[in-house]
Amino acid sequence: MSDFLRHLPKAELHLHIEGSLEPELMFQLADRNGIELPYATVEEAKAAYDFKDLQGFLNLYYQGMNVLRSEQDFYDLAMDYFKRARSEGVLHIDMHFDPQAHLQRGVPLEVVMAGLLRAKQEAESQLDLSVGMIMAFLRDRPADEALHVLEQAAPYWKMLDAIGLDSAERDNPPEKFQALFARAKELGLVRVAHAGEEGPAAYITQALDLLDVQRIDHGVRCLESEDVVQRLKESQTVLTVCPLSNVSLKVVDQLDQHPLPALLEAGLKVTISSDDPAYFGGGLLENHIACVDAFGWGEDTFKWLNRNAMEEAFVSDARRAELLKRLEAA
Ligand code: HPA
Ligand SMILES: [Zn+2]
Repeated sequence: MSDFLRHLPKAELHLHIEGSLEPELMFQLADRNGIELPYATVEEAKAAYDFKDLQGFLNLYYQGMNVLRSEQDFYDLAMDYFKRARSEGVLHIDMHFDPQAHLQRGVPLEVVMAGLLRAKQEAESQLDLSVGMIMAFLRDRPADEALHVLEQAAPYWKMLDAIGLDSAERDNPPEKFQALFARAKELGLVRVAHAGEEGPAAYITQALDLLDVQRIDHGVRCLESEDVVQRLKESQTVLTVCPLSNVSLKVVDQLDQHPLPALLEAGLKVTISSDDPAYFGGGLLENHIACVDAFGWGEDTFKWLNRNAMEEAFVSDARRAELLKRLEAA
């Protein structure tokens, strides 16, 4: 089964590129930029990745990305993940990135965008990997700041596939970002949002009603409301579920208690992603393998999950047709 899963053409719709920063690269970049890390060794860093909840993770996530300073750093970060993902049979990635987390540290938007866009172009021309760009906004920061950053990003609007909403969910409801999402819609930008990870099912409803999102990132807590499940089923809104992330952040105690089988049973359009692979124990392939162990799924289920992802990916019609063809041939 591992062999089948490795070779299965895969797509992931929910990946934070800053969360793909492996400790090895973190040490290299710290060295290159003369930055002192709070860890003496790679092993010490990995040992610190033992989270109680989303906020506990976010603290280390924002600390880790402090080594990213130059255009080359952002390029190296993305390329490192793209090559690893490609070696695991991933053919498409929709990539979230967090401009505010870099602007706050004095890293200009141009530096972030130039590095990530160069990596995307190279992946597409040389690695047979397509990449979607999701500019994410931090929901635990002021809504005005997000709106300002969206305006500042004007030179890049054409290069964005969507805007997203991430970071600490509790007490930061979608409602807070209505103006931002209205502006994005006016600009013709597609919208996605994290909802129902640590926040309640009502945040999923808010994201749909008030932000007019096309996808829900995570969304696992939809099961707490029959109405929300019904609605997601009828609209076939895609959920980007991240199994190993949910275990690491204690959204569930163990993977075999994860609501994934219930989400499938409910007729929802589920996909599987890795979220922050460097922090949560592996990339898209590891997430697939963990699901075999926990749920005993067979080949058809994994094909179905990846078909869902390919149907919803931010990609050209021609590339989508090619991805689906390669999936069906597997
Ligand atoms: O899993 C996540 N949830 C919310 N915000 C995030 N930012 C990076 N990863 C995450
Ligand atoms: Zn996420």
